[in-house]
Amino acid sequence: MAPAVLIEGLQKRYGEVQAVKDVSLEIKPGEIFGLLGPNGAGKTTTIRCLCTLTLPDAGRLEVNGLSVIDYPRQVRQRLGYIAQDVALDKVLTGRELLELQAAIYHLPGAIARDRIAQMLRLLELEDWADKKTGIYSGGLKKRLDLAAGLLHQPDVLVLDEPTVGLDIESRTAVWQFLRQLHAAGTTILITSHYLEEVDALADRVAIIDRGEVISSGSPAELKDQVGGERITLRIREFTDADEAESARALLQDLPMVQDAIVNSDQGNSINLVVEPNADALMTVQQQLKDADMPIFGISQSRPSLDDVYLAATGRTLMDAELAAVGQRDMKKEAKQQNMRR
Ligand SMILES: Nc1ncnc2c1ncn2[C@@H]1O[C@H](COP(=O)(O)OP(=O)(O)OP(=O)(O)O)[C@@H](O)[C@H]1O
Repeated sequence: MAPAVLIEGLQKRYGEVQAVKDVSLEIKPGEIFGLLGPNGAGKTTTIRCLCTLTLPDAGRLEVNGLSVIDYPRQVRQRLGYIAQDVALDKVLTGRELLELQAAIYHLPGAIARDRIAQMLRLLELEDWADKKTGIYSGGLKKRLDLAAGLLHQPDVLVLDEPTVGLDIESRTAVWQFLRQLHAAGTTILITSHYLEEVDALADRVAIIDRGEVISSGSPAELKDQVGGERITLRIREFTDADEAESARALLQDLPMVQDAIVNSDQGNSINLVVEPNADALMTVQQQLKDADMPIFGISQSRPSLDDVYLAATGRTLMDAELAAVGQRDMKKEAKQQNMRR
């Protein structure tokens, strides 16, 4: 059986910017696949190439075995694309917008009416269907956008940052809906820079950084590869740097401690990487007690996807996001230039 999505050696440049350097991934039918990376990593460019909205410079792109470059029309029939920015026509009602979408996909009248009714029900939009979208909240807009993207019953649904800017309630509603679609067999490709989103939803994930896939696998596999467990502790509510450093040095000497750092951004807390299965928590507590050091708080956790990112790139996703904020937004500038034309 052909993969639902195949991307091999994708490259795309915008002028000086190499937006996608080398992206390859394969998504099995029925999978939820997460593309995780900081702003500017190349996620949107990758999926715009896949969804026939941008021509790649190089690479092979297929949906259900069909070449995206050679058969763009057929591919569009099989894909549903939910873009990052929801741009709805404010004067139309939700139902009118869905009717417009149905016409774009040439759905016959009776089928269109049935599907629209079904989508409005599924996404709990019935009470809003005949109101102008100008008054919709962000969560409602996103739900309407999902309905529009699903109207032609695509095999593969592609979502770019589906919950960015949504409140927790709307985010949970979107997640629940995606899980229902997954259970019904739809293949889903989702981009996100929210670690917890990808962790909660995706069967498999590719982490993308500066236009390249740097790691891929199931969230559990990726975390296992990084290895170790994490212990985070604080000596006091407000620990000074010297005291934190002496505690760190003391703990670093324990045989099961693989790494120990003082995190000055987090109130001089101490972060340890310890061997899994070791009785680390007890040993750490005992070591500090023997040295007459107090413990304000201590917790143990498995590695997160952020640890995977950190191990692969040497920086956390949060740091990468902050670095991206400081850079010029070429995409926005290009959009603004196009609008002026
Ligand atoms: N149309 C464009 N013109 C110029 N540069 C662009 C264009 N689109 C994207 N870029 C640049 O390509 C790089 C990758 O952008 P892309 O949008 O693919 O990243 P992303 O991971 O999706 O980030 P975001 O979450 O911010 O959308 C960025 O440096 C971006 O500024």
